[in-house]
Amino acid sequence: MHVSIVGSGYVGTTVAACLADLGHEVVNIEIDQEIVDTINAGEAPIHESGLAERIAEHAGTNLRATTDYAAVRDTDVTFLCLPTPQADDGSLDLAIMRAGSESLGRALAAKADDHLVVVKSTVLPGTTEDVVGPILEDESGKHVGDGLELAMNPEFLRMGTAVMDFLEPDKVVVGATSEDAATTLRELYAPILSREGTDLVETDIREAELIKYANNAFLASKVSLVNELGNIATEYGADAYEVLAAVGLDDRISERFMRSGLGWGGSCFPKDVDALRAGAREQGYDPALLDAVVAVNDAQPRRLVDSLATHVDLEGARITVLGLSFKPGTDDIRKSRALDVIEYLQDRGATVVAYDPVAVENVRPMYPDVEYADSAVDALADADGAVVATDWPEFDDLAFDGMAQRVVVDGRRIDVDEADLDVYEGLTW
Ligand SMILES: NC(=O)C1=CN([C@@H]2O[C@H](COP(=O)(O)OP(=O)(O)OC[C@H]3O[C@@H](n4cnc5c(N)ncnc54)[C@H](O)[C@@H]3O)[C@@H](O)[C@H]2O)C=CC1
Ligand SMILES: O=C(O)[C@H]1O[C@H](OP(=O)(O)OP(=O)(O)OC[C@H]2O[C@@H](n3ccc(=O)[nH]c3=O)[C@H](O)[C@@H]2O)[C@H](O)[C@@H](O)[C@@H]1O
Repeated sequence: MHVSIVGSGYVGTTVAACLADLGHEVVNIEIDQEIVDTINAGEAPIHESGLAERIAEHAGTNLRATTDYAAVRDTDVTFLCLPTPQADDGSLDLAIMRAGSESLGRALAAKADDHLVVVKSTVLPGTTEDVVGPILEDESGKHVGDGLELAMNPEFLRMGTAVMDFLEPDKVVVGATSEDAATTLRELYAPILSREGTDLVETDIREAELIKYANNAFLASKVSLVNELGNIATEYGADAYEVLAAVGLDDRISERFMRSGLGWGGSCFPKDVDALRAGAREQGYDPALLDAVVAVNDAQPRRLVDSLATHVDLEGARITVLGLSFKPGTDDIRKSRALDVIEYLQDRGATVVAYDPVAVENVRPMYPDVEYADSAVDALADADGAVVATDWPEFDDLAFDGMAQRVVVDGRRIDVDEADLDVYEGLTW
C-alpha cells in the first residue's frame, strides 16, 4: 500500500520505518529539513532500538522523506503523526494539527481518486470529526464519505521500545465511520494483526480517541497509586517493592508498572493527563481523582530532595544527579523528573553535577550552570551526596568510593551494595 505520514518525530519515523519494513511504500512529510535529509541519507533522526537498521535498509527504495505535501497525492492513506502539545493552561493545543490538516487538505484538492486520512496523534474525543475533518473538506473541496475517508488509529508505542511496540502491540485500535476505512486499515496492518497476542479493536472514532487517553491516564494513575503506597510504606519502614511485588501477583493488578519512585514524566503522560482533565472540565465534569494522580506525582521530586536534605546540608554542597532522560532507553528529556530535581537542588543552594548515558546534550542548553560529567564515576567524584533520577542499567553496582560523603537517595531503585555507603535511602522503600 502507498502510505504517507505527516510528522516524522518519535511516532512518525518509527511508524514509517516499520511500515516500510512490512513492505509498504512510505513517504514522510516533515517540515524539518534536517530530519528529511537524515532519513533520505538512510539514518535515524532519533535514538530508538531497531530503527536505524530499518531506515538504512529501506531508505531510497520504499521509504523516503520530503517537506513537500504534494507527495501525499501518490499515496492512498495518510497518517497524521503531528505534535499535540499542552497549551499554557494544560489543555490540548491543536494549532499544529490544524496547520497540518490545512496543508494536507490543500494537497489533496488536486488528487482525483479516494483518500483515507488517519489521525494517529493523541487527540480528545471529537477532534478527528469536528476539527480535522472540516478543515480537510474546506481545503480539499472533498466531502467525508465521498472521496475522503476519516479514521482514528491511536498509537501505544513507548520510548525506548518503540519499534517492537509498534510491530508487536497488544492491540490495534481502529476508529472508523465507514467500512472502507476499516477495511483499508485492516489490510495495512494485516502482518501485525496475524501475530499471536495482538487484538484488533474496531470502534467508532470518538471511542478510539478516548481509548488512548484512558490508556495513558490509567497507567499514570497506577504509577501514582504505587508511589502513594510507597510513600506510606516508607513511613512504616516497610519495603514497598516487596509489598507491591506480592500485590502484583494478583492477575487483576499485574506485576507491570509497579515501580514506585520519582514518578512519571515523558512527552505524553503529563500532557495527556492534563489534556484529559482540562477536556473533562470543559465538558462539565470535575476529574478529582486525576487531579490527585497529578498532585501525588508532582510531589515526588521535592520529596527526594527533602530526603537528601535530612542527611546533607545542601547549601554549597556538590550533589550528583544520576540520570537525566525521563526513563532509561531513550534520550528524551521532555518532562523528565530529573529536571525538577535539578531545580529543587539549585533552589537549595547546591552545585549540581549530572550524568546520563545519552541525554546530556539535550539538557545542557537548558541548564548551563549544571556541570556535566562523562561517566557516572566522574559525576560522583568529590560529591557530598547523590540522587538517582533515572534507572539506567549502568547505574547498577556503581563504585561510590570517590564521593566526599557517601550519601545516596535513590528515586528509582537501582542495585546498590549498601555496605559501600554511609547512607542509602530509597524514596519509596
Ligand atoms: N512520543 C511517543 O512516545 C508517543 C507519542 N504519541 C502521540 O503522537 C503524536 C506525535 O508525537 P511525537 O512523535 O512524540 O512528536 P514529535 O515532536 O517527536 O514529532 C512531531 C514531528 O512533526 C513535525 N511537524 C510539526 N509540524 C508539522 C507540520 N505542520 N507538517 C509536517 N510536520 C510537522 C515536527 O517537526 C516533528 O518532527 C502526539 O500526539 C503524541 O501525543 C503517541 C504515542 C507515543
Ligand atoms: O502516549 C505515549 O507517548 C506513550 O506514553 C507511555 O510510554 P512512555 O511515556 O514512552 O514511557 P513509559 O514506559 O510508559 O513510562 C512513563 C513514565 O512512567 C514512569 N514509570 C513507569 C513504570 C513504572 O513502574 N514506574 C514509573 O515511574 C517512567 O519512569 C516514565 O517516566 C505509554 O506507556 C505508551 O503506551 C504511550 O504510547
